Amino acid sequence: METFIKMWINQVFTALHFFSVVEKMILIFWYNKTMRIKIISVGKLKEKYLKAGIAEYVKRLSRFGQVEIVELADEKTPDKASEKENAQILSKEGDRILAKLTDRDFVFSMAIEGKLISSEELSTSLEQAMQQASTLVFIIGGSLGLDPRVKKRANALISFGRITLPHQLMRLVLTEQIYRAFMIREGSPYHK
Ligand SMILES: C[S@@+](CC[C@H](N)C(=O)[O-])C[C@H]1O[C@@H](n2cnc3c(N)ncnc32)[C@H](O)[C@@H]1O
Repeated sequence: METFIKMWINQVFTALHFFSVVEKMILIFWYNKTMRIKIISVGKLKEKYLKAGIAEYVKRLSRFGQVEIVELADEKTPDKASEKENAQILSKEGDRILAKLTDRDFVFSMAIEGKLISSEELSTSLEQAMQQASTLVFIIGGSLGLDPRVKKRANALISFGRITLPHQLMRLVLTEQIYRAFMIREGSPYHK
């Protein structure tokens, strides 16, 4: 009798494990079909070594959804531009960014002065964002940063520290951090 109960419990646990694996597979499949990760970046990506790194993380990320990088033209910034000129440049770049957004997007704007977050907190933010929207948009500004309207539109204004990263390098850091956030969510040993 005892052996029978043990076998029965064993079978129940095996079935539960099987269903949780199937559930995970269905969820991953569903996210793949529906989730969109869009990175909007102002300025051209020129460096070969950065292109290779970004391509690698975009490839890895494609398991979690459709990844799209939208590269927008930046404005020429004269060395001794006045505040007014800088504001005009930011506004033109801001128009281009805002034209790429829809009301349904969940927008993360990247800004040095934004909220400082850890990789774990980014993972939690992504999780919450995915419950609200099927398109997550991350925005990286140009050499002058982001237009105030783009910061205002953001659902989250995020900082990776008070250091200034060049926009090209920021693209690589961001793609890695998004990938890491998904790995944290999966409980993967990638994140230690
Ligand atoms: C060269 S930085 C712009 C610097 C500009 N003076 C400013 O204060 O925003 C280009 C873009 O990279 C992103 N970025 C750079 N460093 C960052 C950081 N530490 N945290 C978050 N975003 C950052 C921002 O989107 C920024 O607009």
